[in-house]
Amino acid sequence: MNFYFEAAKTLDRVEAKHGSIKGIIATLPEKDRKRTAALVIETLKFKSVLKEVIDKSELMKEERKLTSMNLVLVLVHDLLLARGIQAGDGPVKQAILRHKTRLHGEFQKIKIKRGVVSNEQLAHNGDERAGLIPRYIRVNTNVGTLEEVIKSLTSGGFVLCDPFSLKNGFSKDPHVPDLLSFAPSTSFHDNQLYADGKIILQDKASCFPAFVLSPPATDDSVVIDATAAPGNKTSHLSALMQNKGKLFAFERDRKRFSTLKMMLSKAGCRNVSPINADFLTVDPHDAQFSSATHILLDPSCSGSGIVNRLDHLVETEAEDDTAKDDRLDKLGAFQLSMITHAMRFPNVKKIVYSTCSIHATENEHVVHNALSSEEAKDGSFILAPQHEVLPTWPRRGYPDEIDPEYASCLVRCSPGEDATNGFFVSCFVKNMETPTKKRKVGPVHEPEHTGSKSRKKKKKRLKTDASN
Ligand SMILES: C[S@@+](CC[C@H](N)C(=O)[O-])C[C@H]1O[C@@H](n2cnc3c(N)ncnc32)[C@H](O)[C@@H]1O
Repeated sequence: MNFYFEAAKTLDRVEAKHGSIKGIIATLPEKDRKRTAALVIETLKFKSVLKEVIDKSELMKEERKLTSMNLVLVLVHDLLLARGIQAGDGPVKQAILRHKTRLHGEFQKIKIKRGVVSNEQLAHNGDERAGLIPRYIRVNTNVGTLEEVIKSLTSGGFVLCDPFSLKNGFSKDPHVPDLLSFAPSTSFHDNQLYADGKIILQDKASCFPAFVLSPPATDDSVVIDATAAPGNKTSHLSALMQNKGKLFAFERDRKRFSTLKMMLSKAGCRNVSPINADFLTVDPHDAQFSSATHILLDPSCSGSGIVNRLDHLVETEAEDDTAKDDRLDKLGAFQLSMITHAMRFPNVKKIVYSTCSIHATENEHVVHNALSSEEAKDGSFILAPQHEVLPTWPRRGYPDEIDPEYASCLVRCSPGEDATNGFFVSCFVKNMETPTKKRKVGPVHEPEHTGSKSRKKKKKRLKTDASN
């Protein structure tokens, strides 16, 4: 019965929003984690139908001892949708079994009413976009080679071909080197390549920032990843640098910093110095960091682009528009402060700023404000042109949200439409020409003709306090 109590407690925590489903499951004792996680996820998938069955059967009205809806949900789940309740004969189990016939009857009635044949058809369909995103793995060239990984995959039954024509097919990604894509349901958690750190499970869009930054693979290279945990982009940068030079990885959160260190060690990153500090407190002229030429900024954001494979199973309350605008404005101000701080590093040549947000407030507007900031004054920083930023990627920045000539320099990924999560990438480069000379990418000042309400709002955002 303990196992059912653990699953019910987990559902209570999910409901109380103590974190994401994945995060809460990760805190369960390892012994029963897999089994409890499976029951929690399956119960959530069928929650609405199970609740209807329980209500119609009046089970909880008649059995006053059954006070936890989540405990009843997991038990009724196993009674109707699995191989029965897997526990001894305690009073809780007995109370449910007394209503077994009624529960089965109500379940059948719902199936007939909804015209469904299989149980699966009753499951919450959830975010259908999740099913459209392939499973991506990035070959970690710090530990293995692409050839070696492909050889191991093919000897394990995978076939290098179009990923959707065969269950076990996979293909090389056309935009990111060393990235392979598989059918969405493919799991690698038990694969030896994953255990050995030779592959990293990373969404395609999340591989864009490090690839766009592409720092030099030389012994004197100095690079900063300002917001590093859990560390997928850090390990990608390290691999692109061929484990050479110096990569400083900042992470301000202590717990996430531990995860970062673990991840870097598993990924064989020998050129990384992880630092548990707030990037905004780092002095750009500090002797250790002032020679940094490349900076990656992937700061906290709303995460609105993430097509979560699990969290869509939980109903979320609608946020009112004003509260949402305020939240996004605060994030935008914080993100802007990170970019302008990066621009203060005296030797910085290239800064990549990315988010997994779909909102212009965190994307185009932040870029616009960064280009108009004191730090980018007189065009000292400009946007790298399209031919330097994933030139063949078709979806670019929104021209209605930034000066249209900048839009092509920016990369956007639309969740569901691009077989990736929602994502945004921009790349600032130091303008080597004198400010009065013609710049590579359009004017950086507010153009005279733009007096629109949205632009005024962007100006206002510049003055907002940085926070997050
Ligand atoms: C979107 S996550 C980064 C994901 C990471 N780049 C990856 O690919 O694995 C943002 C991280 O930045 C950290 N962070 C936010 N503000 C920071 C700051 N001012 N200095 C250092 N870390 C910060 C957060 O704690 C969080 O772990």
